Amino acid sequence: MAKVAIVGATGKVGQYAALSISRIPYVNEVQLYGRPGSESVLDGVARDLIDSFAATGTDSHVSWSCNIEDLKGSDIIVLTAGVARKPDQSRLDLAVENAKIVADFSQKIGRIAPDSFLMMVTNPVDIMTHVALKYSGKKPNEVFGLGTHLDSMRLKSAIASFFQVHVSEVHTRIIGEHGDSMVPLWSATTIGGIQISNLPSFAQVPIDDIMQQVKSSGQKIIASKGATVWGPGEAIATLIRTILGNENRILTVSAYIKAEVHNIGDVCIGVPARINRSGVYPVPIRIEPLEVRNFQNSVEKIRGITREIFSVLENGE
Ligand SMILES: NC(=O)c1ccc[n+]([C@@H]2O[C@H](COP(=O)([O-])OP(=O)(O)OC[C@H]3O[C@@H](n4cnc5c(N)ncnc54)[C@H](O)[C@@H]3O)[C@@H](O)[C@H]2O)c1
Ligand SMILES: O=C(O)C[C@H](O)C(=O)O
Repeated sequence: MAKVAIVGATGKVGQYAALSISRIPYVNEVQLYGRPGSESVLDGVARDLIDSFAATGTDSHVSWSCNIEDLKGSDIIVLTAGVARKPDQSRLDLAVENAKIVADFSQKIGRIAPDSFLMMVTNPVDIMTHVALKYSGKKPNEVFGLGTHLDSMRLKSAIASFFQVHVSEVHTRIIGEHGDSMVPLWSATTIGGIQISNLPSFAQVPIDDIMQQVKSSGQKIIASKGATVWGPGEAIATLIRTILGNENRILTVSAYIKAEVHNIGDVCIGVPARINRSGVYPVPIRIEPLEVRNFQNSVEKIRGITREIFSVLENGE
């Protein structure tokens, strides 16, 4: 059984993640962490969560704290703390402000919970995952981010809807940045086990429209209801269940790569990774030449901004 802590638990994503995580059978403690001053909100979130357990039969202990030392003993810490973008902002606009928050928490988490996994949700998530890796002092397989797994879910829904098939019949993934330079892998997309380009109707798929829909999904939801919550909240729970259940599923997460994708590396970015109780392991893959070029561009973009952010953190602005 495991303790999962959420840092940023008073926020929109943190609160829904608490609910989705509490329903994972391997979790026996959900800890809600918030900044000093957020005691009353945390208490309310905990009580509301516990009320739901009677309906779902969930048997989990809920605790809350504003004392960072209480993260000790966590098996997984989910970091959702930080600012969220406004509809007219890019996720990258949040990089400097959130990097300072993430670096500070990661340093503390590295000391207080050296054996925990650290899952990054705060945006821009690929860069924040690298900040967390560096400042926590944890191993690369212990630090990962919710990146293009969410985009892959969105693409999967769009393809299922176009072909009018159940989502479980669609396998696809998006790699690269959780942002504009994301790369759909059509070469790794199947419907009912058939490679998508072998289906005659593939010629009618409005690929550009679908990718535009996937890329703008977060921004559209933020513009209309203020935040994306249920998509990311469920994705967070899937990743945690995969680790705690030692499931060895291959999911696309932001992880540190060295050379797994055509020798491109030294960056944290969305890649397929085998995930189990020992951590997150990027899978060596070979993809089509155009996909390699697009992935290389995405990596260069994220690696460049990550370096700038490291320099800001080290030298100040
Ligand atoms: N990776 C993804 O797929 C994904 C999905 C959704 C949201 N996000 C990101 O998650 C983050 C949270 O989103 P949200 O909608 O829950 O936002 P929110 O504003 O509702 O919550 C933010 C949380 O961070 C805390 N926080 C803010 N500034 C802080 C600081 N300086 N120090 C400590 N804690 C601080 C707040 O107290 C709150 O708990 C954002 O960066 C957002 O972009 C990422
Ligand atoms: O779009 C955002 O800012 C939130 C998140 O990254 C998402 O894709 O839902």
